[in-house]
Amino acid sequence: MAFNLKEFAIGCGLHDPEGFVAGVDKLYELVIETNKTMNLTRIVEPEEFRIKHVADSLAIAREFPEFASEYLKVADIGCGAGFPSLVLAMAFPNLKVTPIDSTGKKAAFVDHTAQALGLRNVNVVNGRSCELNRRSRFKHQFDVVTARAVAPAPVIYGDADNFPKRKTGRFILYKTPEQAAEDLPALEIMCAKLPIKWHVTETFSLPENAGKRLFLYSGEA
Ligand SMILES: C[S@@+](CC[C@H](N)C(=O)[O-])C[C@H]1O[C@@H](n2cnc3c(N)ncnc32)[C@H](O)[C@@H]1O
Repeated sequence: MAFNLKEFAIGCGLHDPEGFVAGVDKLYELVIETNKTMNLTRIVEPEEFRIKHVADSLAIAREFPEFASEYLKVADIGCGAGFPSLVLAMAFPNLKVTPIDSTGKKAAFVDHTAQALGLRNVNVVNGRSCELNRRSRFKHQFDVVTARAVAPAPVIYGDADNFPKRKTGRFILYKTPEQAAEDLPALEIMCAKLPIKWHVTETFSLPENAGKRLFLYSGEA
């Protein structure tokens, strides 16, 4: 296998990269087993899974090292089979992760898998972000709101603008450079009169040249 997940994990600041790799193997087995009866992912080859689901999810900690060192409350909108939420919860016990999905079966899978992996820092919610956005339990509760492969950024922001903590909370969205270029103008119009500014990280390549990625993130204006 050419891609070394343990080394990649060390580069992302993990304190227990070996335990993490063992957890990823278990996660892989659970996803592949459940994928026989539920449409979770088309990425089933082991190395591709490690690169396109696991390394991609984890890359946020290379760009934002606070994931490895701070007690952050993270909401992951549209978690699907648990990406990035389960990967982040496994990698960083200091995080409190709330994976959210509107599809009951996917939320149930993530909940069951978090328990099977022994993760105590995961609290799964079955619901739609636009509805949860109105509930006090979600209002200004999160340090970081993530979403990967869910919807254009203006939709994610519009549906969950109450989620981040006042002043310090922010969105960090997984994007390709093309998606970010498409999303930014509408975001800037939406936020023109708000104390929010949108930024992009440098573009980086996934391992084995599996695609170009960046993060589109909000901050104080
Ligand atoms: C293409 S999947 C991506 C899953 C995962 N984030 C990943 O990267 O593999 C999109 C998921 O988002 C969920 N979803 C879409 N819109 C949503 C919303 N507004 N609130 C919660 N979940 C949503 C869908 O049910 C689906 O499971």
